[in-house]
Amino acid sequence: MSSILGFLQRNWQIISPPSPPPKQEGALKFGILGAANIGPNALIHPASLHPEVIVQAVAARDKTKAEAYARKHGIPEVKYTYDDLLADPSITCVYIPLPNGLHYEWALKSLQAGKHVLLEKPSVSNSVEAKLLFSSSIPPGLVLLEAFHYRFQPSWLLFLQQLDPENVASAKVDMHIPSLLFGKDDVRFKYALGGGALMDLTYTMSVLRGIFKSEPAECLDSKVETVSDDPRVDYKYSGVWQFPNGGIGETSGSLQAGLIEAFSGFKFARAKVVHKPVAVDGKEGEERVRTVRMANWVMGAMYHRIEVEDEYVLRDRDTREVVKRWKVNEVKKAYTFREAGVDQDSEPYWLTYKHQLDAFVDRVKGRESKTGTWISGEDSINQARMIDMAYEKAGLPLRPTSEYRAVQR
Ligand SMILES: NC(=O)C1=CN([C@@H]2O[C@H](COP(=O)(O)OP(=O)(O)OC[C@H]3O[C@@H](n4cnc5c(N)ncnc54)[C@H](OP(=O)(O)O)[C@@H]3O)[C@@H](O)[C@H]2O)C=CC1
Ligand SMILES: O=C1OC[C@@H](O)[C@H](O)[C@H]1O
Repeated sequence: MSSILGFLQRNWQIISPPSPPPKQEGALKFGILGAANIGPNALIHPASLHPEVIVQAVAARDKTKAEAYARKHGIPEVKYTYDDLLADPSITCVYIPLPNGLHYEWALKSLQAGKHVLLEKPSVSNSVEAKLLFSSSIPPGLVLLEAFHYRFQPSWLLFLQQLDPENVASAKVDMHIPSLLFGKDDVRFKYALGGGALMDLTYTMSVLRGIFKSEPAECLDSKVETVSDDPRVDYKYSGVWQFPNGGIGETSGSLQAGLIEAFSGFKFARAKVVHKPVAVDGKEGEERVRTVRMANWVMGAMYHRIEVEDEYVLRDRDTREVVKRWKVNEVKKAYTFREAGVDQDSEPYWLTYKHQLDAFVDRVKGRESKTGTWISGEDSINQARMIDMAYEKAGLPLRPTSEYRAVQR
């Protein structure tokens, strides 16, 4: 009963949060490049809950669209080109929710303009761009973050705490999104703009890297289904990965799932991890195999469920025959950091994006984050490499590298 009430209260507060806190002196002024659909969820709403963030301006290619977006979301300034926004010295941070194929160019331009950058996932189109951007293009003192928001939430931290990455034998991660969310003309289906399901649902590969806490040694298999009018654009994929500890990971994703398919068994964001048998400390002859399942790793504040199943066997010391077999099951949840054992204030109704923004602001302000979550440049390069591996194995071309080259100053 209390969990139903908790669910209703949290989700009510997600839609209708308590009054926003007043803005502090020295609050960061953000500009948004593009009147994108994801802008309100990923930045505008979380910024309203953050005393140190003001969304100051939005730039859009179309004047009417820019003005309507600004009016709707209470953004005080409108810029009619992306360059105009970058030229404004009062804007210190830029949020980039452009199509993937434009991430590299505008992240680079933003950094060159001296802005901190919150860059939508996937950070860039391929690993060539990732290396160029993350290894050599970040001026000292500036922050660049690939917006893998799911990694900043308490439920994800709690999930990771249940795992023993060295001893993961197999893992499977799914992300199947209902087709009704995206029309045929969506940016996700445009090759030139870095479209494709492996790009958009890059999360499954990120989740797998997190589970194994290492990079895949090889992509053993990669299959895609492509849209009817462009054989380079995948709307569905599945992959099999070999990890350095000998474990096998599987990924699957779709941008064209049926509604029932996506929601049954939490296929829109679920993970299952099976460990190798390990000896139980201090208990001779006892072995444990741990299986961990997570329902909704992507947006845990709404609802999530982490199931930990420990299967024990006790073997005879001499014959090694099984004398006893039993299971211990537990369900775990963390809607706040304290529930995940982290000494950090948070509210149960804060979405991933708010946690991500907190970490971003802390970085910009030079404060240490107590959760320790961050996505380094190296991490983003490895992520882009994994997407490339999947495309290569599937026989599809990598997403095109931007022709933009930084102006030397
Ligand atoms: N973190 C998350 O949960 C999510 C992240 N994303 C990521 O955010 C990005 C944007 O996704 P989404 O908001 O769904 O996309 P939208 O299509 O809603 O927004 C993309 C924006 O890009 C601008 N744009 C600039 N050039 C082009 C062009 N040639 N064609 C089309 N648009 C152009 C448009 O801005 P203008 O207003 O100037 O016309 C448009 O508003 C993607 O990288 C996606 O992966 C998306 C959804 C969820
Ligand atoms: O969280 C997400 O879910 C649906 C996707 O299409 C989107 O781009 C992604 O970020």
